[in-house]
Amino acid sequence: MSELLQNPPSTLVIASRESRLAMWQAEHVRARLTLLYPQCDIKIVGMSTKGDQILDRTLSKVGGKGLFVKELEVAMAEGRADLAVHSLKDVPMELPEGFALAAVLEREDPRDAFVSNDYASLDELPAGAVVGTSSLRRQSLIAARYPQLVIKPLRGNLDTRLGKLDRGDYAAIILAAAGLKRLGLPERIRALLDPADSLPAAGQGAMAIEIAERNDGIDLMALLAPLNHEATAQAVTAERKVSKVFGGSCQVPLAAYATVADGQMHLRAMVATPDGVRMASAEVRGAAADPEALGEQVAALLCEQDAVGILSSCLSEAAQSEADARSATLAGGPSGA
Ligand SMILES: NCc1[nH]cc(CCC(=O)O)c1CC(=O)O
Repeated sequence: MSELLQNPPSTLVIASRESRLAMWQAEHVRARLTLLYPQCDIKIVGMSTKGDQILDRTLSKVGGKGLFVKELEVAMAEGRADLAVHSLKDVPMELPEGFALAAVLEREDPRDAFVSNDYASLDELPAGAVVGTSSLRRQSLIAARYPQLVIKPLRGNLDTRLGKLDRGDYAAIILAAAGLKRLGLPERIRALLDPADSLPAAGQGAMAIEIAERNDGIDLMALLAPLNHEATAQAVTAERKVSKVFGGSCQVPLAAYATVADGQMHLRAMVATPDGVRMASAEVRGAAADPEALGEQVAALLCEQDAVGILSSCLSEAAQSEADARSATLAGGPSGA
């Protein structure tokens, strides 16, 4: 474990999104920092991001991951906050100049969870049953294994999504197990999807603390170092490297999941088309101390299976559906609003 910072500041402000999960995560970081630095007064400021406000379109269409972190970065740049707590899955692969991840916390359950009031698992769903998810990764994995099911978009924070399930809009929904566990809702999980069937997204289940460069002499990197969990940090570095190689967006179905034991990493990754028809998957094992190299190796194996061709067909499909939507609007067709 890293050493404690000897001269911590007297106050710290944590920026967080306002969803219940985000607030739980910020509160968790505050509690852990308070144990380490009891003399430091730590506040949480909640803020709404574009990702929270735009709920009528899928994220892949409105610009993706950065939408959940931008406002928090602005607060740090303006000195209104010292650190931001994120779900790592929502953090872009490349941070803007002047920002850094100071710590990655020990990972919660990284698996996807099957949530339903009427069915115990994906296998039990009847043909034509509607499954809610807006993740292209989850969509393509379900379409590949259960072509008889209907996938319908599902956005909003966890409580919103569960509300839509309970209202009867879906027979089942897929959520990250980590979020449900953190919110004290583990009983909503009817089944956990095996990573072999539903390979998790890069960073799923891990929390990260982001900081901005500063020149007031306060070493936040050192202050936060004791919260960093080395094995998780190595795993997510490899996963995020895979994502970065393929453009780092959430506009393509991409999964990357690493486990680390005794200094050895096992990294699996997958890219697919949204309909699950074309899929490339690969795995590598090696020293956890060199996570980026493992990420590059697995990406190279995916490329041997035409990952680039698979992904470019996704991107042209996305562009085509946007063009279709625009021309429908121009032609006076039914407006999406
Ligand atoms: N994309 C939204 C998001 N970002 C992080 C989590 C869950 C918690 C986590 O993965 O750490 C979720 C919800 C979900 O995917 O169901």
